[in-house]
Parts: sequence; C-alpha cells; structure tokens
Amino acid sequence: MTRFTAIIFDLDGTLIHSAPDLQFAANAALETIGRGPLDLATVISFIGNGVETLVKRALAVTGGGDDALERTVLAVFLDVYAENITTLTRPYDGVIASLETFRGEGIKLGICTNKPTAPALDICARLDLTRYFDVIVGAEPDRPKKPAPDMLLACLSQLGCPREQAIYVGDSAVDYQTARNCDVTFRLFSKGYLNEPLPLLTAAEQFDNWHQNGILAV
Ligand SMILES: O=C(O)COP(=O)(O)O
Ligand SMILES: [Mg+2]
Repeated sequence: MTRFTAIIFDLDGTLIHSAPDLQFAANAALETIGRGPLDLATVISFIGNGVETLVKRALAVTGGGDDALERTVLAVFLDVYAENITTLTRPYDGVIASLETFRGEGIKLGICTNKPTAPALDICARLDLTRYFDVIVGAEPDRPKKPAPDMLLACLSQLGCPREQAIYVGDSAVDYQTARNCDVTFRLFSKGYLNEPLPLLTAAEQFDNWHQNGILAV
C-alpha cells in the first residue's frame, strides 16, 4: 500500500489546458492600449507565477509599462477573463478518469494554484471538477504565491495531511520549487507549461500522459 494519502495538483498546465483563454484575455487587454497580440507559445511562457506576472511580462515584450499601466491592463485582463473563462479551457485528456480513480482509492485531493481564487473556483465549477476536491487554494492578495511555501502548507493543513504523506503534482519549475520548500514529494506533468529547465528528474518522478496513473508510484 502506498504511503501517500493526499495528492495536491497545480491547475494551469497540469489539470487543465487554459492557455487559449488566458491568451484571449491578454490580447484583449493589450488591444485596449493599442498593443498587438501575443501568440500562444509566448503567453504559455508567461504562465505559472500568477496573473500579475503574466500581465507584467505581456507589457514588457510589447513596449514596457509602469505600475499604473500594469494595474489598468490587469483589471481589463481579469474582466475579460471572467467572461471567457472556459470558452476554450478543458481538462487534459485522462484527467477526469484519474481523479475518479484516486477518489475511488480514498485519496484526499486538493488544488494549489497561483491563479486567483475566484477564477480558479469558477473554472472548477464550470468544468465539473469541484466535486473531486477536498480543498482548492488559489492566490490571495495577502498571501505569498508559489514558490513560497504558504499556499501548499495551507492546502496540507486544510486537508489534515502530514507533508510526508502528500504528493504535489505540477507542470513548472515554480511547482517543483514549491514542493521542495515544503519538503513534499513532487511529480511533474511534462506536457504542461514548463518554461524553465528543471533539475534532472527520474522517469518515476514525471509523466506525460494522464492515462498513466504512475504518479503514485514511489
Ligand atoms: O496563474 C498562473 O500563472 C499559473 O497558475 P498555476 O499555478 O495553476 O499554474
Ligand atoms: Mg501550472
């Protein structure tokens, strides 16, 4: 029997392919200040550190911008995103079946995402994911984002799970570092939005297909 009793997942690029809706909102926000659109690969390379960073990076590559412009563009981005949050966003193939399997095995499930809490909850509700999770922790203004340990520790505490019994599954260097900062076992979904190289992971520490539930292998 496995020693793991809880699995906590990152959201964007791990459970869901959300980049096309994030790209739409980013480009709509850029358009309001006369900036041209970004392609999908560029937007994907900006995902993982939260929406503020995504907007900051989008402004930086289209001509720059100060804090006031960042705030203005972020507000438009969030408004547009709220209206188009699951237009194109879908769970990766095999995610639902995996969640069903984990629940069937009595494993506690959580989400720990740098996406703000409101859109994270909205997406889960619209994609019928909410029912699988005991806790969903999103970014809050007064809490340090990943890779700071705070969010993942909050998730563990709400699950009542000791850190040595948990796995954190993510798609990015931010997620890897978060798990390390919490001393939690990490598994990489390698077909998400990895945009920085990671230290060498063994084959058992990563997977590229949700139809293989190998992430629970020790
Ligand atoms: O909002 C982001 O930048 C990333 O969100 P994630 O933590 O779910 O990958
Ligand atoms: Mg991610």
